[in-house]
Amino acid sequence: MTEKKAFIETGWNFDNSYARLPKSVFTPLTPPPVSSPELIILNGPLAASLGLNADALQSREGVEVLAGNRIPEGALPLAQAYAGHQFGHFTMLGDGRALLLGEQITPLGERVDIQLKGSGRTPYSRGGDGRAALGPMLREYIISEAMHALGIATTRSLAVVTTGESIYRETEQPGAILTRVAASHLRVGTFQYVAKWGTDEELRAMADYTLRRHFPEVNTDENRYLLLLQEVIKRQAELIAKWQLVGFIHGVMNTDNMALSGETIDYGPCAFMDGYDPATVFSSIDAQGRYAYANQPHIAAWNLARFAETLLPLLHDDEIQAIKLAEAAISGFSDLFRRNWLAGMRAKLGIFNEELQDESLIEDLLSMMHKNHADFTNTFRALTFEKPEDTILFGTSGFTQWYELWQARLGRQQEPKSSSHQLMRDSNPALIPRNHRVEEALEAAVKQGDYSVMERLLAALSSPYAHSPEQAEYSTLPALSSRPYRTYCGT
Ligand SMILES: Nc1ncnc2c1ncn2[C@@H]1O[C@H](COP(=O)(O)OP(=O)(O)OP(=O)(O)O)[C@@H](O)[C@H]1O
Ligand SMILES: [Mg+2]
Repeated sequence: MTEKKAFIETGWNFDNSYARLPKSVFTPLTPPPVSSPELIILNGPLAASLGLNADALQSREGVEVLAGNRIPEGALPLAQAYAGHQFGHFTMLGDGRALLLGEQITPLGERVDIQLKGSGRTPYSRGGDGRAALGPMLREYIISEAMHALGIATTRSLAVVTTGESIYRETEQPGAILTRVAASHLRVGTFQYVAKWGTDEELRAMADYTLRRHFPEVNTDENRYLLLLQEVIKRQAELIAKWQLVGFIHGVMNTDNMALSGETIDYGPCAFMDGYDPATVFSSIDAQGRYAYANQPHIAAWNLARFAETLLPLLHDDEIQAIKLAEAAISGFSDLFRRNWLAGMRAKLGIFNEELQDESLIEDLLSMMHKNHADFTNTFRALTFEKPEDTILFGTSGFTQWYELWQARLGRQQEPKSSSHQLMRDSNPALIPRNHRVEEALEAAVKQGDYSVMERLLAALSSPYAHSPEQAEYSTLPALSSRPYRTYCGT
């Protein structure tokens, strides 16, 4: 098949707006080829929505593209430069093991990045091998797709291929490449890089680009860079509230892992909480609990303050005035977050309107859950289905009283009980990617080459609000273990 024919059949439709940005923010490069790529999983519905033909993607030529061995016509591969605060320390980073193939223009006219993660060394690799292991790439695939199904803004996963080459972490592992689809890969760290090492014109070019790409509705006659900051803050407030409402813990909220589009990005050490404990941390390297569940909103505000700092030269000619504008915008985050979170919590409890006491009703429930280490997901599910006896809270002190207050609260609404029930069904997932289930699927895939466990898990996770009988098996809790669940970064 000629390249041209493969291109047409697959449906690649690239534009490369990032490659037209200032030269300092990226390095064009061709990925080093891998020895014998093999497709492990392909996301058919996502491919279709991108205008891509799944059969063509599965062909030898299609897989060569997903492995970086063949560059489809129209793509201009490049690695993006960025910096970032990692655990509070500023560093130069960049795509050290990823590259952007180009931007696919979808049949609906949307522009999305097609990125290969694990595609080999780049000028930003520092000491790393530029590679990724199969387990972590499948993990990103599973959890990102689960997040999407939960209704949470996220990068998507189009495919995972193995490279046919081994990589070395603590042990020998199969190398793999994930094809990631994102609204963009503009990060807080992208702006930190330009603010630190670029010119003011480059900074302005990046800010204008971000506005055009993600916030085209912003009125450019006003202080558009302030509006950019406010819009990014708004999207993060919505995103982090959604994380909190399903018990998602990102695990490595460094500024380079915060996307300006408002999508969740980088599924390295993330995990979902089982028993409710605000101090929950899964990441093996987060000894201080910087990125613990309850800290996520504070860290988001901290990261956004770093973003605001990068914009200071654009916000106002007078630095003092610029700082005032930035501070006012950042101080709005906590209120925005709280409002999103409260709205989400009300929905989880079937509440439509607002009453002043709602906050204490919610906080009282959470504090009982914390005290009794009640499972976050299953507690809300049991309340949805009027089965409080299924929760560990049932019979504990204060619960009956709380339950009566809650029922009385529902009784004070105009909406019938059936509407509350529907709202709760739509707001409380039947299942989340439980750590033990994800591990089980990865173990079968990586150790035995059996992908059926993962495929079944993915199917169940694709409709988390269906509350279907087949999903029941995925809501069982992990066996009690003396060792807490641990996750690992950058592998
Ligand atoms: N094996 C590797 N080789 C080279 N660079 C790496 C490797 N692993 C991680 N890095 C780089 O280290 C930095 C921090 O890694 P981090 O785990 O946050 O990102 P990532 O998971 O590789 O990518 P992303 O944020 O794009 O999902 C990034 O610049 C990343 O490219
Ligand atoms: Mg990262």
